[in-house]
Amino acid sequence: MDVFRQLKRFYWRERKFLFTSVLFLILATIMGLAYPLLLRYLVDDIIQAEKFDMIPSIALLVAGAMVTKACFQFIHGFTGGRLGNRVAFNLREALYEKLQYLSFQYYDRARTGDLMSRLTADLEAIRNFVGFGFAQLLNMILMVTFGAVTMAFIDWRLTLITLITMPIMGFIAIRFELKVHPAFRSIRLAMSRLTTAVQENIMGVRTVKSFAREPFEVEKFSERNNEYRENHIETSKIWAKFFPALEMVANLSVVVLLSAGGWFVIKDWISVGDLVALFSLVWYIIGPMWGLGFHINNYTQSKASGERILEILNQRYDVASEQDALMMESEQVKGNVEFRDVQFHYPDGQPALKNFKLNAPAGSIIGLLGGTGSGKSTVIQLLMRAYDVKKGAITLDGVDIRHIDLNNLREQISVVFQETFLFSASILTNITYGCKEVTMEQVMHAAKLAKAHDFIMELPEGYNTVVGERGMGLSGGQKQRIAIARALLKNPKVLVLDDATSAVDMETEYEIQQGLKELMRGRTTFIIAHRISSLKHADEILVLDKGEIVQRGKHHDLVVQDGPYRHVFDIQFADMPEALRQGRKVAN
Ligand SMILES: Nc1ncnc2c1ncn2[C@@H]1O[C@H](COP(=O)(O)OP(=O)(O)OP(=O)(O)O)[C@@H](O)[C@H]1O
Repeated sequence: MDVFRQLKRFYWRERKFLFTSVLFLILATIMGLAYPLLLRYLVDDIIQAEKFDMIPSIALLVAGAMVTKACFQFIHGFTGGRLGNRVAFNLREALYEKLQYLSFQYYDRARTGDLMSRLTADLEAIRNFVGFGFAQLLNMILMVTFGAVTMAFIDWRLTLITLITMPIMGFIAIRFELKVHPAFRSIRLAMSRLTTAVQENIMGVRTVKSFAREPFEVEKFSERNNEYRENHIETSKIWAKFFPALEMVANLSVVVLLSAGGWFVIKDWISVGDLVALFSLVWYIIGPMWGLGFHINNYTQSKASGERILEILNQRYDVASEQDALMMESEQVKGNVEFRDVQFHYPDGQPALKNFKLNAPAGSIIGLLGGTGSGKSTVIQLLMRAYDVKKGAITLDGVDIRHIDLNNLREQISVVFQETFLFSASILTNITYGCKEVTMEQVMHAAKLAKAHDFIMELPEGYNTVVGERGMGLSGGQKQRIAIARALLKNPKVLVLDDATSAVDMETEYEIQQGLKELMRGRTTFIIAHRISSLKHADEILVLDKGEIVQRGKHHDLVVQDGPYRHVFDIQFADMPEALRQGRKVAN
């Protein structure tokens, strides 16, 4: 029940539907009791008393009761459906919002397929239960209670004898619930593993094909598919074992009623009409008891789904704004960035940055160079507060970034990532992503600076061309240029180019840099690059190795020092004529 208590805020605000639905369910159940009572009246007071002229009026009464019950059921079903949909809507909104604000650390571990299955299958299970399952469970309780009370009203001794088997039914039902709940959890888990496999396969289809690993992927899927099937079979076994037992006990009570009831009629303790009414009423109890397994199953399934949804909703934000976080006016921000003795390691990881010190005055260009895994991207992740530093501090215009509102901080920074992500929308939508009021001229200006305008104009529908999922249909370089245009349009105080020109050829890179030069003016720019040509104009270049700064300075100083920078330079400019290499100080 704790799950539903925790989810209360999502259904309690829809309580008018909840109460209406429950009220009309009660009314419909009460109306249902009219049948056995009318039946008793028909047998004892009309047929046995031979008052056949009353049959049309009793038939009309039954028809009236039937229509009224149908109306009550309609209102109950309608409001129940509305309740289920609204609760599912509220939950979906809350889940999506939560997913938006969860930190990078959460996504390091999260699996897309699993999240998708929580947002779809689990949510559907909750919708079903809140809309229908809960009402059915309640209906069952009401029918059993009202049925038993009416039976007792006719003859309490016979009622007691008949319902003697009910505790056994309850016992079987509870054992069933205890077994079926874990089984349903496993089914859900297996389902999410299955979705993860499909989703990863689609995302990585190019890798799979280029390695000709289709058979391996089929095998991998088959294993998970098998696991899913096995889980279902296990659940069916539980079902198959308990259901007939439940049915047998239910039928036993009918046998008891008919035997004892017959004896009561012979003894003249009850009338024939009473027995007919009791026989009809006992089904009023057995019917829902029959479905007990199904209702419990529905309940446990939605409880398992609720647990998985709550797991997301109760997830802690690893990085969040402080309560009275500072809001910086974008126009007032200068862009002075300082890393003060920063230490950082990823959760369960080796140190990724050690004693990292950097002062980037407003408008300066900082280059970051280093081998793979040396910590370059980590510097940027920390600047954006994707993670919080473990020791030391990072400041923007002298303010510790942990005191600045998270969104406000990220509004001041534009990042062009190594891997470009484009939404499956038009190029225009992709470039203007995150910008509220921009004119077409501003978009084109940014695209021209990013050297994207010309190729966009060659596309069939220019800026309105819709790109495929993750930008399929565009080359890596084209995607990068769109991403650069997007970053420029945001007009940030701090610009980060994380290996942003790695996918374009040297010539285009040169052209983009000419455009960027103008743009970098007045902004603090961080350039992460593997090519020396991308960062040789930086005001300060930091060379990283295993999270430590091993060299720092300007290009012309570093290139004449013995060290990793010169080493990289020599490799990259190995084809340069010796004369030029000798005169590199002059050339650069
Ligand atoms: N999300 C993460 N979780 C755990 N460890 C990480 C994560 N991201 C990076 N690391 C580790 O932190 C270290 C620094 O990684 P980082 O991505 O900053 O390197 P990099 O210099 O940008 O490399 P590259 O040039 O290959 O992008 C590496 O050892 C890496 O394995």
